[in-house]
Amino acid sequence: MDPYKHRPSSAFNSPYWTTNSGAPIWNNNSSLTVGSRGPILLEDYHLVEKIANFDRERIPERVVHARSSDALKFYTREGNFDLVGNNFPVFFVRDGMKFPDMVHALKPNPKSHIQENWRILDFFSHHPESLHMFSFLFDDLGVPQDYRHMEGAGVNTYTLINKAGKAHYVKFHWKPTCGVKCLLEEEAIKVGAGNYPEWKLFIQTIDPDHEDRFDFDPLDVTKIWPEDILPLQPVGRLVLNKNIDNFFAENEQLAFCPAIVVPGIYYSDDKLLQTRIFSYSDTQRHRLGPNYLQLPVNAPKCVHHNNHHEGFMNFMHRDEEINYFSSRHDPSRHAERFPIPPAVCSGRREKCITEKENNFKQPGERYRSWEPDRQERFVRRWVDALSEPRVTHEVRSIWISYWSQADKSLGQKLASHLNIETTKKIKTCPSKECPGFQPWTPEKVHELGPGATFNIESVQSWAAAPQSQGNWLRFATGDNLYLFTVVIKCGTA
Ligand code: HEM
Repeated sequence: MDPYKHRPSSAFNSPYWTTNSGAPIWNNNSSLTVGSRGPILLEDYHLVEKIANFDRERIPERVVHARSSDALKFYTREGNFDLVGNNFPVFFVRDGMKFPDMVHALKPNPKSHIQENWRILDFFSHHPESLHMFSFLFDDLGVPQDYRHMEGAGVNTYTLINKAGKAHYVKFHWKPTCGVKCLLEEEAIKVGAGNYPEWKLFIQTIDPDHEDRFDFDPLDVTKIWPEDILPLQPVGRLVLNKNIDNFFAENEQLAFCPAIVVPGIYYSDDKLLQTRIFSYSDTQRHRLGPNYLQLPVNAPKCVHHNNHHEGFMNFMHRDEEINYFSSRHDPSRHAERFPIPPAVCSGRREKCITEKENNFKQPGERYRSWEPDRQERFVRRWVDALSEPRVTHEVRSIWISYWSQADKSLGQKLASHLNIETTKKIKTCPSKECPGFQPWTPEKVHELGPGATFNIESVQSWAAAPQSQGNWLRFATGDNLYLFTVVIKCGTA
């Protein structure tokens, strides 16, 4: 074998995914978890390599939200607590494995350096869980008028835990006291003046013992927790009464990280949160250096001590002789123990998606809750995006099919605006024991139409691998394009 033949170049791309060392990747969608819902195993080399590579892509600007302003850092007596959130309560994807690809698709085309809808729609056409997030993004809420009229959400599920060790899942929400205001496309930005912007902080909680009571997984970031059954509880207030003094020292050097919590607040097994726990400090060690937590804006404002020392740009003065633990010459001891979630983790190693995907119900409900003019604007934005010439017929059909599943009339409106016949959707079943079992052939599919159930093994033997994409299969007979949701239960594929 000629080692020079395969020098790094996209001209030598393999037709399948591999690690950087060339080993094949059989699953590029899901992290390796204990059981179906996590937590994630550190031995998932591909996930770690993928995220670590992603984290080092840019210097020195932030790899995500380079031009944003956001989020909250509480300097408490027990260390810092970072609440790193967004202005929408849900997120595009539920598994951190997909995040680097997602950001690549959202950022400018690497060839043209222009942000292009056809790339965004292509990527998310593989991920119907993004529908709920798009029902916010393409809604009037897509362009907030200004910060003072913008909501904030922690998005991920955290855990609140009291001294006795009782845990509750928790979501954090900021609500502006002067209400939410957004800009429609035609409106110019008018900056408000006067009173300080102010937000109230609310939480929603779920007892983990009740987590199975819902038709969604409470740890799935593509879902909201309905406020009528899980009411918002006020817990605090934030007034923005001062701006930063120095953009570089307090913005560019600022590092937020969802892993930075204080006793009483803990993570949950939310897979997206678990990936974030690794990613932020990893990128900050790269972006700002290993001593980034010594920078004034990031350093805790309470007493603190450990032996993680030296390294690039260390500026901490130390005059101790003991830099190891334990030592009879150093009285430092462990801090008082605080409780962490008591749940037992066990399960097989698995790479899978949530059992309660339920991708379409909440976006559909959201769309139906709007007045007709708001619905029309939403439809128009989608028609504009899907009409772009580089959005393929296939991607257009997939999006229409997704929105039809969220709301039939919405799908029909899009289809008629875009002059496209609505696609058929057929569910497959992973088990031969299923009463609805049918061998899967193009003829049979055609004959039975939507709603029929098929055996996954026969799908695999019939549908060539290049035609299957994530949990979608496509095939064309004559002029018809058929799209199928393939329901694969964990562990069967
Ligand atoms: C697995 C999913 C995610 C990964 C791997 C990820 C990764 C990152 C990284 C590497 C940065 C740059 C940080 C820095 O340079 O200091 C960042 C910034 C940020 N992310 Fe995420 N992110 C994820 C999901 C989310 C979600 C769900 C939210 C909202 C709740 C979010 C909100 C933010 C915000 C607000 C910033 C800007 C922080 C700052 O200005 O310092 N991210 N993210």
